[in-house]
Amino acid sequence: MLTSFITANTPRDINVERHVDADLLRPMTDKEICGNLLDAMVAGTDTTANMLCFVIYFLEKNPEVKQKLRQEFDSILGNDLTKPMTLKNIEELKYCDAVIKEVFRHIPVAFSLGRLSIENDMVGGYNWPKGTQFQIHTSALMMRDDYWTDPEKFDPDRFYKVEESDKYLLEKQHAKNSFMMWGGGIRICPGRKLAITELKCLIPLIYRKYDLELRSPLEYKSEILTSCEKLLVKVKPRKF
Ligand code: HEM
Repeated sequence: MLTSFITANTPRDINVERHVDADLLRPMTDKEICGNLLDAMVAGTDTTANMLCFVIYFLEKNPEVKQKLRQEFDSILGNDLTKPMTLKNIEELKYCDAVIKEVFRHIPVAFSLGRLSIENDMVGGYNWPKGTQFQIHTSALMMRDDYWTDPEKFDPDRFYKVEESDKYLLEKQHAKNSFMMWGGGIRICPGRKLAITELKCLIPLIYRKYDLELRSPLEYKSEILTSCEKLLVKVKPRKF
């Protein structure tokens, strides 16, 4: 990341895409590089780390989901635990994707999105002057029973092969606007691919080799992010 910041818009830049805005065609200043690194560390560490804790909690509470996930790992990644995963493997882990999404729907690490209006606008039937700060409570959207089938239920199938069944018809129609794990528009999370890749490497790394056992209830709190306060687990070699 540091290399790409330092080389951006210099002869060493490997990125062929160019911004049209002339101000962005210059190399980054040291201050901008530091700011962006700090952004990535702050926004990119706790989010993914807490997400992993919540995934572990839900997998331990839902053994049938864990079993289905392990079946996916075994069929795509095989039995050789020393073989490195490839990018293609990661892309193929579709059920793992669905598990991550369903965990996020239940305990979203980023539970609201902030926006500041730049012009007068009408939202929800009210006129709002420009400069109004809006907070979009996405965690509430993800639990509405007019957008989600049986929303309290933990079932990754609502994100998995939905086109093949009508069980999750509501999700099929509404997920685009009622599931915003990464936000949206110009401020969409720039670390989303990294985060999903990290999670889809870490989860199989743990669950292909180890059995976990919950040793405490999950404790978490929501401030700027939702973070795991306590989750004790016992880790043992996997019993096949
Ligand atoms: C599971 C992990 C993650 C989740 C759920 C997540 C979610 C989000 C969300 C919802 C936003 C707000 C987007 C919006 O306002 O539309 C955001 C912004 C951001 N995220 Fe992530 N993120 C994750 C991981 C990461 C990682 C790994 C990085 C960087 C390495 C990162 C860097 C950022 C930055 C810099 C912003 C601010 C973008 C801006 O305001 O222009 N995030 N993220």
